[in-house]
Amino acid sequence: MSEKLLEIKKASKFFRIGGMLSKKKLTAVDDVSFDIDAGKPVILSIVGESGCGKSTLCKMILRLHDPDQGDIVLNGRSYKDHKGYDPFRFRLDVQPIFQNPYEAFSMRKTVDTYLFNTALRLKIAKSYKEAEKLVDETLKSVGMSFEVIKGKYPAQFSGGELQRVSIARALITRPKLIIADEPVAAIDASMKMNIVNLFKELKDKYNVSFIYVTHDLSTAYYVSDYIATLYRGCLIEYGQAKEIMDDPSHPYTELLMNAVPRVGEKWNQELVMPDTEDKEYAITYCKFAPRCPYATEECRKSRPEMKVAVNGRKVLCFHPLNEKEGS
Ligand SMILES: Nc1ncnc2c1ncn2[C@@H]1O[C@H](COP(=O)(O)OP(=O)(O)OP(=O)(O)O)[C@@H](O)[C@H]1O
Repeated sequence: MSEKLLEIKKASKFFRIGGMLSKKKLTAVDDVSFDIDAGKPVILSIVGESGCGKSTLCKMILRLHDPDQGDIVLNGRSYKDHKGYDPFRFRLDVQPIFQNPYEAFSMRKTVDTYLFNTALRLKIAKSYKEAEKLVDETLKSVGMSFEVIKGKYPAQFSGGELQRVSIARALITRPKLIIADEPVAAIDASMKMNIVNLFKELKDKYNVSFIYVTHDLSTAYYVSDYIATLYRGCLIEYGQAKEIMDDPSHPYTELLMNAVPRVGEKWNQELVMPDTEDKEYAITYCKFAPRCPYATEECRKSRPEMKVAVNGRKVLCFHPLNEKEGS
């Protein structure tokens, strides 16, 4: 069995909703399990509509939220192992990239300050000279250089350029895992693919895995090795990207595939039904049944079990579309 970089084991996160005295809770992440191998770096895209639990799941991996149930294990260490937790090591190993690069940097500081601080404070470079070399090399791998960013403030960069700088900053620690939560959502459409394609190059160059969170299925298609689809907090389909895109098992994934195949476009907004959102989160049978064109009585009565194929592909559905083909 190969070693794991990350294991999400039946993780759930509940939020209380409806005010202080309310007993109502929303299951933002519902019994989600998947893992990333340690051996070969991958890009795993987490896709799903707004509110499906993508950010909550990422925050749990980044230790910004604790799971309420289940476990998250990084490099063989459970998040529950508080004694063995080394925050310094964690910051080196796991780095976030945020949606809006302008919010990731203070407008009053030059961006090179951040890169040098990361290199020197986390003791990746021992001297200013060594840090400069590291900063320049890392910037060059994202198509920038120290010369280009030196002394400049965030406002002097385009969104795409500044996001490259934040990717470089994340890379300075030589992390094993980068969590990029909607990293191109605030970027000009023409630059989106450039940024996402960078992940593909950097993955092998730096031996780093990416969790790429996106609304944009078309960008996910081009870069992902694996895709995890979330729906109302549940992992409803997981597997190799090409297999999922070419032959979806879950009716929801099929719906998504039909909705948006073009680069840079968001999914059809008709798919989002905010008024029914809370109710759908609370459903005790298949959460997709109210919207599923193939739903049967069984789907409206109980929750499907996760079906796992030999190649690791998973689908949470009573009647997967390609079951007859033996997937
Ligand atoms: N701190 C919180 N308190 C209460 N509810 C929350 C909290 N954080 C998230 N939620 C709810 O949990 C659900 C999942 O939210 P989350 O932000 O994880 O979804 P998402 O898929 O990342 O959405 P988006 O793409 O819009 O960011 C939503 O219904 C959201 O309103």
